[in-house]
Amino acid sequence: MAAIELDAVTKRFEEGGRLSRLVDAARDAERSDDVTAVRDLSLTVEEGEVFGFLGPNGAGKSTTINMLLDFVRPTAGTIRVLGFDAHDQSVEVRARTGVLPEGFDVYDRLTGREHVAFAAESKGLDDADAAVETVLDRVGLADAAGRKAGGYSKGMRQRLALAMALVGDPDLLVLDEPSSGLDPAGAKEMRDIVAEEAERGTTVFFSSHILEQVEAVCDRVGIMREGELVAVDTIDSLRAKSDADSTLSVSVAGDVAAVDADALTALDGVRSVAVEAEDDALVVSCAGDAKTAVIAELESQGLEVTDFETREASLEDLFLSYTGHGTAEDDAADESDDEAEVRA
Ligand SMILES: Nc1ncnc2c1ncn2[C@@H]1O[C@H](COP(=O)(O)OP(=O)(O)OP(=O)(O)O)[C@@H](O)[C@H]1O
Repeated sequence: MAAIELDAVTKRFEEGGRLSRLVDAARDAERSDDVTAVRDLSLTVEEGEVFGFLGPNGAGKSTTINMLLDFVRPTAGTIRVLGFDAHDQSVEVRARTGVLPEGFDVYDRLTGREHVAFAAESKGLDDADAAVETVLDRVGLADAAGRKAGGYSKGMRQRLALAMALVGDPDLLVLDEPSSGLDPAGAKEMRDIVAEEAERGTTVFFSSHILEQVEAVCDRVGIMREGELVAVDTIDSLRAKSDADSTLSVSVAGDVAAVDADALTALDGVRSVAVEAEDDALVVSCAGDAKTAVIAELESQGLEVTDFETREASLEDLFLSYTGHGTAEDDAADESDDEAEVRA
């Protein structure tokens, strides 16, 4: 049985008031200010799979997750979770699903233990007390469990959210940006817990815009872009299929400024050529199989290649090649650097 099945799912958020909707209904038109957050999404996640759901900000990840949990109703299409209809049988779905929602915040006055006990209660667990202590221990909060969560650090809050998701050994874990706010050690712990869950046979569906996070634990990933699923596969296969560029750095003897860069750019698979005159070097961005042609062209221009180095497409490049966007971290860094670089 598939753990998650989305069939031709679309979600359109309708802007404007009821009156404008009526007017539009009369016109039978989609309003230009409506937002189609998810468009015609079909996706199957098998039981026991760890599935990474990727995409830049606003790609439709949270909306999809919210539809799985029946917090948001699709405009069209059908959704089954753990064999149940996501809407008609949402009680069954929620009883078997652990959720770490995006932007989770704690109740300041409740202790960590009270938070998890609340989650255990809402799942109707028989031996709730023991289950609560077990998960608090698993996420490393046993010692802080009696403290008010208002005093928790961001990382502790995120672990608490994870404990609430894990309590009762759910069949499906849905984690929306689980590593946000975590330092590298915390992010690693999160990955370890996901790996442990996978080991127990739990299906894990988690969204992220951090490819490294996803690569470390996921069997497959799906990449969303502007509401559409643009790729679904293992990261290795995505890498093989992508047109993300490798970078070739070539050092030459002689006058690098004399290089006919246009002739290089005209080669199949070459994206860009940068001449670094000071270092007598060239940096060529190209498809993996275009490197030999680049070297041959330089030699035919009478330049002696003294050294070259290649860098394979990074996960970042891979993400960019499918989404046309940088990651959120990048965007934030760009903003803070005040660099008005516009990504194509
Ligand atoms: N309740 C809502 N009303 C109107 N528009 C919405 C609503 N929720 C989401 N959207 C829009 O739907 C699109 C997809 O948003 P969504 O939150 O699903 O993206 P996301 O991939 O989870 O992004 P992020 O990584 O920033 O969390 C965005 O354009 C967003 O503004």
